[in-house]
Amino acid sequence: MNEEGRPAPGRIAVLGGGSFGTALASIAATKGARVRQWMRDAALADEITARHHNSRYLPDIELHESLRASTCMQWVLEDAELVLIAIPSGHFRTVVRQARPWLKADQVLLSTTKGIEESTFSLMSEILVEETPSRHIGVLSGPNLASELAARHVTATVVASDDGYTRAAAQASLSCDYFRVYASNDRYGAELGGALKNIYAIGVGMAAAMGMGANTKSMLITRALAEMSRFAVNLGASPLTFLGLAGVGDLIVTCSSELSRNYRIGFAVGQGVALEDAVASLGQVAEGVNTVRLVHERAEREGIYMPLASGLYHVLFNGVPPSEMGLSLMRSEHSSDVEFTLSRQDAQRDHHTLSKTNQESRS
Ligand SMILES: NC(=O)C1=CN([C@@H]2O[C@H](COP(=O)(O)OP(=O)(O)OC[C@H]3O[C@@H](n4cnc5c(N)ncnc54)[C@H](O)[C@@H]3O)[C@@H](O)[C@H]2O)C=CC1
Ligand SMILES: O=C(CO)COP(=O)(O)O
Repeated sequence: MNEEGRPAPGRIAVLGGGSFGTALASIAATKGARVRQWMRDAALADEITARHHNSRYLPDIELHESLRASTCMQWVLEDAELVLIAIPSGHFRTVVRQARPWLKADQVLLSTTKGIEESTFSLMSEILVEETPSRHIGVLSGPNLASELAARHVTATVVASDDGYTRAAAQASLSCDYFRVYASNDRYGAELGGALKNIYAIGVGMAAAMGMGANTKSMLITRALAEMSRFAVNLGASPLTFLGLAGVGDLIVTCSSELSRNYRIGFAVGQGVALEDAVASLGQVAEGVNTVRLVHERAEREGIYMPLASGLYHVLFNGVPPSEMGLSLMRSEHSSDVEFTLSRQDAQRDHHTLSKTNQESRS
């Protein structure tokens, strides 16, 4: 039972047949729920149901035997109490509209997608609010490489929602000995963290390909956190969520692991591979490629200082060599380490005062 007096969801639907949707579907099935997974590929659906494998996205993993997959959206969604949506951001709204006839006000809807919609700059839970009647909307976000989670590596995530029933339902449906689900009431911050960190994983992958070592990586990750927080605060979000699993936690894993698709895109570009070729050979979604463009444009429009994101944007889309990715950061005015203790403006003012004093003493 949870705080609304309802039992934990016993019927769960998962939209998306990729690596993360499949990993979560299998965990929920392991916990005893009836789990149905929707995907477009009929052969893959048959393979999951009959042979308990998803050979395209999680080739070495044995899935729970009770998991059923189908291309029929109605069958998957009928009487589902909790729906997990793991569809790349570029197709998220279309799939939600397809699902809408079977979505109800009392269902829990959780997005696991870490991206931003191109035409509206909406986060995925904002699309769920717009497109569905559900009163229980949340996001699942954290340091969760799908293949590690599916292989039962001890992992933690965050369910973020302002609705207590949504948080409790997600925790009851997914927590197990190797997956711990922490709660947050900052849906927007957790979701923004998940989308923004992909940008910097591309940057760190690129730096690694150029032979940069631990000093560089540590600097990039820490300054990435400063940029992400600055961007979030400008959009009205709290920076505090970035101190948790959905912020710095996810940033660390994505910037550290060769399993990250975004890191791999950056690594390939750093080795001189053209972006289109890197994306084509990945064969899976790397959300950061689109996110860096959207965030750079928004930051330019609103005057938000984001030297790493904009340096990366120019490398990916304007033919600037990867070796110049960090130059605008390295050459910019002296600045503050933690802006919430010493503001950027105050740190820069120290230098203006110093140079004025120098000029006066010379004259
Ligand atoms: N894979 C991971 O480690 C994690 C992924 N995520 C997020 O989950 C989201 C989904 O990612 P993955 O499962 O990893 O993706 P994936 O690249 O493994 O698979 C994407 C899935 O979406 C399907 N798809 C693509 N276009 C579609 C469309 N128009 N209609 C219906 N289905 C479509 C594909 O067929 C595939 O089943 C992404 O936003 C990603 O950032 C979040 C945490 C971890
Ligand atoms: O979000 C992820 C880990 O938390 C997965 O990252 P990639 O999409 O870069 O593989």
